[in-house]
Amino acid sequence: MTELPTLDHPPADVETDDCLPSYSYLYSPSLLSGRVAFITGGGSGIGFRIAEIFMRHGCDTVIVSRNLQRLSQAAEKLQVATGRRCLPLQGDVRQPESLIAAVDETLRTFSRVDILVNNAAGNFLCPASALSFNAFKTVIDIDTGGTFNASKIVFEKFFQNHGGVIVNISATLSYKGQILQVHAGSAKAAIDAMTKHLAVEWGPSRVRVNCLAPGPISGTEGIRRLAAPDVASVLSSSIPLQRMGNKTEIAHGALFLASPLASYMTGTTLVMDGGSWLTSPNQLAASMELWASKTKETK
Ligand SMILES: CC/C=C\C/C=C\C/C=C\C/C=C\C/C=C\C/C=C\C=C\C(=O)SCCNC(=O)CCNC(=O)[C@H](O)C(C)(C)COP(=O)(O)OP(=O)(O)OC[C@H]1O[C@@H](n2cnc3c(N)ncnc32)[C@H](O)[C@@H]1OP(=O)(O)O
Ligand SMILES: NC(=O)C1=CN([C@@H]2O[C@H](COP(=O)(O)OP(=O)(O)OC[C@H]3O[C@@H](n4cnc5c(N)ncnc54)[C@H](OP(=O)(O)O)[C@@H]3O)[C@@H](O)[C@H]2O)C=CC1
Repeated sequence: MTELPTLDHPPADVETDDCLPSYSYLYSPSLLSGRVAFITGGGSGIGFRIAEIFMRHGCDTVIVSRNLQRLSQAAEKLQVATGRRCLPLQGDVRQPESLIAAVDETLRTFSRVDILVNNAAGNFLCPASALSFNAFKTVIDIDTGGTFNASKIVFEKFFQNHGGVIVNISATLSYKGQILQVHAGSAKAAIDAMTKHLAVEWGPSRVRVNCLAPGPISGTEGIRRLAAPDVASVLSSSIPLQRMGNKTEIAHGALFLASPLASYMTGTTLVMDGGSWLTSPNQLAASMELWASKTKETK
């Protein structure tokens, strides 16, 4: 029998916000040929890798967030590594006017937009009792409000008449009421619900709307903010697949949902977490200690 890697073997990844030094294709390199994707939060972490993997499959991208300097550096790296175009645009997903300007600029530049990835988010550890009203609202506004704002604007400006695909990024936090996460867990659960509502309303306009819920993903701001330093070893024993995921794996999930491979999928949430939420304990005492130590660090 020929020795092959097991089918849960992760693709290569790099921990930093840099492109992969090399890439082995699993799908056709022309899977998204001629397409244009608008990716919120595409200048860092998971959003950056989604942009890279889409571009490696023939797509041009627009990456949108608040920090234009970081976006411009990211766009340069992405273009050099993939040979596709990447347009960096400043925008705050809480401010519809800034997204309207970004979508207008996208259409002026590329004359089309085929894919919207709602990836921008904000998060931190905080118990509900210590969370200010404004802190709760801020995360809801970025995650849930931002997803609605971008979806509505892209729909009205292009998808309504041409069809398109929306890939929302949520999380499994609400599935078992993750401690210290009432703000993000509520915001992401609302995104799962919004995915279904918009899939139903916009299906007749040939718009597919799906969601991807990652588990703990290495080399991300999410892990740096939410997890303990020894997270990798702790999670190895509690996750069925015995490891954290990587950004390339999540990007491959987004690529699948965005592509014609998922042509009959809409209104679903694809969980990509190695089975994590099924088995990882919701550690109340340890999480409170982690929050206290992180709070002390920032004081
Ligand atoms: C899930 C783990 C839970 C527990 C851990 C236990 C065990 C760990 C084991 C396993 C888990 C392992 C991994 C996690 C698995 C999955 C992760 C799931 C989801 C990840 C989701 C993510 O979104 S990650 C993305 C992270 N990236 C970012 O957040 C970048 C963007 N962020 C920001 O811009 C800011 O942080 C912001 C969100 C605060 C927004 O900035 P801005 O608009 O400038 O807002 P401010 O004016 O600064 O603040 C607004 C109000 O918010 C209050 N605030 C801000 N920071 C905090 C904080 N750290 N704690 C409490 N409150 C905060 C601020 O004070 C303002 O409120 P006021 O009342 O003062 O006005
Ligand atoms: N990391 C993980 O393990 C997990 C992550 N996720 C989800 O994956 C996605 C990416 O997370 P991750 O890569 O870890 O984190 P990042 O912090 O790298 O990504 C978040 C991005 O959102 C942008 N952003 C934040 N606020 C706004 C805003 N108001 N307007 C526009 N853009 C904004 C940030 O850019 P800028 O600061 O320039 O605005 C940043 O690029 C998020 O949706 C997160 O919830 C879900 C589960 C697990």
